[in-house]
Amino acid sequence: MESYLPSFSLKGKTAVITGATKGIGRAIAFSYAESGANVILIARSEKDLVNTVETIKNNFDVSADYIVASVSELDKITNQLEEKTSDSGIDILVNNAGMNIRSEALNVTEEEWQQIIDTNMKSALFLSKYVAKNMIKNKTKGKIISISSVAGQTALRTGVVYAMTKAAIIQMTKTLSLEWGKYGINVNAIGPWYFPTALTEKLLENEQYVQDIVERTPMQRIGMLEEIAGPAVFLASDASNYMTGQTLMVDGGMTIYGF
Ligand SMILES: NC(=O)C1=CN([C@@H]2O[C@H](COP(=O)(O)OP(=O)(O)OC[C@H]3O[C@@H](n4cnc5c(N)ncnc54)[C@H](O)[C@@H]3O)[C@@H](O)[C@H]2O)C=CC1
Ligand SMILES: C[C@H](O)[C@@H]1OC(=O)[C@H](O)[C@@H]1O
Repeated sequence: MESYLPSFSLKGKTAVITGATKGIGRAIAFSYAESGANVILIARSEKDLVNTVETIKNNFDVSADYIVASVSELDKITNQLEEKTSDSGIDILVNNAGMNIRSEALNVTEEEWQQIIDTNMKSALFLSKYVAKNMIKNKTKGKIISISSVAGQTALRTGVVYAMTKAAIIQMTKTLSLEWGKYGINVNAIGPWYFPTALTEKLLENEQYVQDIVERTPMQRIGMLEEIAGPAVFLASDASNYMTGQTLMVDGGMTIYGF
């Protein structure tokens, strides 16, 4: 009987995830492992990495490894990826690591600018470049997924530099998908609205702030981490093989809300 149901499984795939020990990155790492992927996690805290990798290995029948590095340490990361993926290659990259310093534009400093763009933007491009070369060499029809934000598409109160980096991710996604489509590499992004993580913890402790979020959100609530894991698994799986250059806003409807 004919079937039109594609595979959402990541069994046997090798997935590299940055910022994978907390928040959205951790949720994606766990959901990828649960979907069958072998994972390589990149973060700055070895203690957190060991904890996350051990938990994944104890709960899912996959391999899990890690690289202790800031995403701005590109050579350190790519040298270790070269070693760790020499047999497997890389099937999936998730550019998740991100940070914010919420200064008003009149107060923003060059140091803040550099820290935010290095983490949120530069690392995503140069890790994507490394992984794409790996995929092309191995003829892997791979998936590159970057975490943008609704801030990349609409004005928020949470800082101009952060917003610029998230808008850049949306445009980077389109341009890389244009250049790498012929290799069968899908390049997409996810644009979350608010999810409860360390990055947003302080903001979400403020009841009025949460009320303001709810009023701007058709689904009238903030997201749950499993609600971002689903789209992330979809974009990493064969189910999205004909989607590229897109940014999926996972936002409870916030970006479509006019008035
Ligand atoms: N939580 C939310 O409401 C939203 C989050 N995002 C984006 O989602 C991504 C993940 O954010 P969250 O999980 O919320 O934040 P989080 O702060 O809970 O986790 C971010 C992870 O990235 C790591 N990280 C930060 N800078 C790094 C660096 N230089 N090198 C290596 N790792 C680094 C952190 O240590 C942490 O483990 C970010 O790109 C953020 O901009 C976008 C929209 C909304
Ligand atoms: C939804 C935004 O991305 C949100 O704004 C912030 O300042 C946090 O950094 C979140 O990412």
